[in-house]
Amino acid sequence: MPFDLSLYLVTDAALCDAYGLEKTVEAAVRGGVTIVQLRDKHASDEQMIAQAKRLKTVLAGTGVPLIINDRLQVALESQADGLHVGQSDAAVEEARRVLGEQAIIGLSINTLAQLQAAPMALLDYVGIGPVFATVSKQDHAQPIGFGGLALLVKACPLPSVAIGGLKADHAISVQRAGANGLAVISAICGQADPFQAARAFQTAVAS
Ligand SMILES: Cc1ncc(COP(=O)(O)OP(=O)(O)O)c(N)n1
Ligand SMILES: Cc1nc(C(=O)O)sc1CCOP(=O)(O)O
Ligand SMILES: [Mg+2]
Repeated sequence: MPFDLSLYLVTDAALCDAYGLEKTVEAAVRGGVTIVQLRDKHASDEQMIAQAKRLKTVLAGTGVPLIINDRLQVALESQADGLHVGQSDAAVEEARRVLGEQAIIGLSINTLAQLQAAPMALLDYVGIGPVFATVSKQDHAQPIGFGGLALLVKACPLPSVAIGGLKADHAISVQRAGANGLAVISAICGQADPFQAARAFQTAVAS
C-alpha cells in the first residue's frame, strides 16, 4: 500500500475520551491526517484486534493506512497495513517475515548508532525522536531537538517522520530538518476539536 508520512496520527484512547477513538480518528482524517497508528499500552491483544478492525472500517476508502504499535500478532490478525516497532520491540526481521513484503514497517530511532544498526532493506520508514520531551511517552529517550533531527534525517536513506512534543507551529522546522512528516499524539488526540487540530497541522505542512 502506498503511504504518506506527512501527517501521522498516533492514537491514545485515553486522550480520545471525549468523542471515542473512532470518531476522533474519523475527524482527524477529514482534517488531513495521512497515516494512523493504533497505540494502546493497556489493551489486551484481543481488545486491540477488535479496535483495529473498527478503525479499519473507519479508514476504508480513505487511502489512509492503519499501522499497529508494538504488537506483531495484532497487526497480523487484524490485517492492518503495517507495524511500528521500537528498539525493544519485535525484531524487524521477524516482523517482515511474518507480515510479508506488502506490510508497511517502521522503526523508532533516537541515535546515529541505532540508525546505522537498523536493517534498512527490511524497513519502509523510520520514526525519529523525541524532538522534544513529551508526557505522552513516559520512558522516552533524550530529546534531540531540530539539530539532532536534521543530523539523523541526513544520515537516513529511508523516509522519516519526526515525533515528540510536536505542534502545528513546528511543521516548518521539521520540513527544514528534512523529515517527510510529523507524528503526533496529544496535539490532535487531546484536543477539543480533533478535526481543527489536524487541519491546523495540514495547513502548516502544506504552506
Ligand atoms: C511514528 C512513531 N515513531 C516512534 C514511535 C515510538 O515507538 P517506540 O519507541 O516503540 O515507543 P512506543 O510507542 O512503543 O512507546 C512510534 N510509536 N511511532
Ligand atoms: C510515541 C512516542 N514516541 C516517541 C519517540 O521519541 O520515539 S515520542 C512519543 C510520544 C509523542 O506524543 P506527543 O505528540 O503527544 O508528544
Ligand atoms: Mg514500541
